[in-house]
Amino acid sequence: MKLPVAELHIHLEGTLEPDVIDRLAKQNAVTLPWTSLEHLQEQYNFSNLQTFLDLYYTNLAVLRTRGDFHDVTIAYLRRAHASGVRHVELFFDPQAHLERGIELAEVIGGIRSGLREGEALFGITHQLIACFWRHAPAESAMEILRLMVEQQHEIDGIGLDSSELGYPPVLFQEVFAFAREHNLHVVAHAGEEGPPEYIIQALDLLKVERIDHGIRCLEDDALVQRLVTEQMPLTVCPLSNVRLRTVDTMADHPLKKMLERGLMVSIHSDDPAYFGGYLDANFEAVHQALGLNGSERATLARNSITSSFLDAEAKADLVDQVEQWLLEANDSAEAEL
Ligand code: HPA
Ligand SMILES: [Zn+2]
Repeated sequence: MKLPVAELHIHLEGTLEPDVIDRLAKQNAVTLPWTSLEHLQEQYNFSNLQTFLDLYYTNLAVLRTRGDFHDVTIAYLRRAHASGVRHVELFFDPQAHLERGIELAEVIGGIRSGLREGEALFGITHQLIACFWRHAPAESAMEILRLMVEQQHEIDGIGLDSSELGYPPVLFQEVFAFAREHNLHVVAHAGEEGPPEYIIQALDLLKVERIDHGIRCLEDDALVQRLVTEQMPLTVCPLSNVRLRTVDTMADHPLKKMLERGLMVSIHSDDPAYFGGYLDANFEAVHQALGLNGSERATLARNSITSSFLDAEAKADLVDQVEQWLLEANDSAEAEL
């Protein structure tokens, strides 16, 4: 039995593998700056968040039709299923598609039909979260969010992503208030490259239910205490942190320290096609560098389920399955991750 987990920090556009980018570019007659698949593959060296985002925004131009969004969603779910994912809360960047003239109905319709088919095929339940760009004006986010609400597009929540430094959460206070008034879930990337103050703003001003990344909370003891007391979920992405150089090496990753301090951390894959692997690869990389016993793996899995937006019954059912996995793991040295 695979360790059952909930994937809560995954950007659909970050699941575009280089060969898929190459194929879709040809199929949709989209011209990218890369002369070949090999040339594209040479671009995957990042020195910070921005250098990654530049490549990610360039490549996502290959997504043109409802069918493309459907197909990449299914391809992701197939891979997620193989790594034990039982529930996904999928991010997408509406502005990245609207600015290229693709309609919201095509984007959201395609992703939703992919999610539904994926649930039928693999039994993975799902929610969909529209992430707004912090590098774009809050008015743009507000305009799109209003459209989503008025036209009743099927989204379950909103998030905040893209370049962090210089774009504090306070800029998006009204957008998040509007989302909460319309019963949407609210999450935000904070404390990836940005300072602890951005995490505090996301909590106090945006009133988020989860912090995406959040690893820089460790620089502020009072904030750590607060996050522990509130059991505020932090969706940490170890391979992403190393590839974007927010930590030097996996051996320096603070994940274990965060667990030991009692933070509600879980691990996720962020942009797996760019950072060297899906959820199973993140578990494996952390295990190789820091060592993770069965009980720590089970805690990470349990935390991912507790931190999700599933209802209490679905959470209890998945947590039971984690306990079952742990019993089997204790009986066998070869329990699957
Ligand atoms: O890791 C990330 N951080 C911020 N924005 C993003 N958009 C995709 N991935 C990321
Ligand atoms: Zn992210």
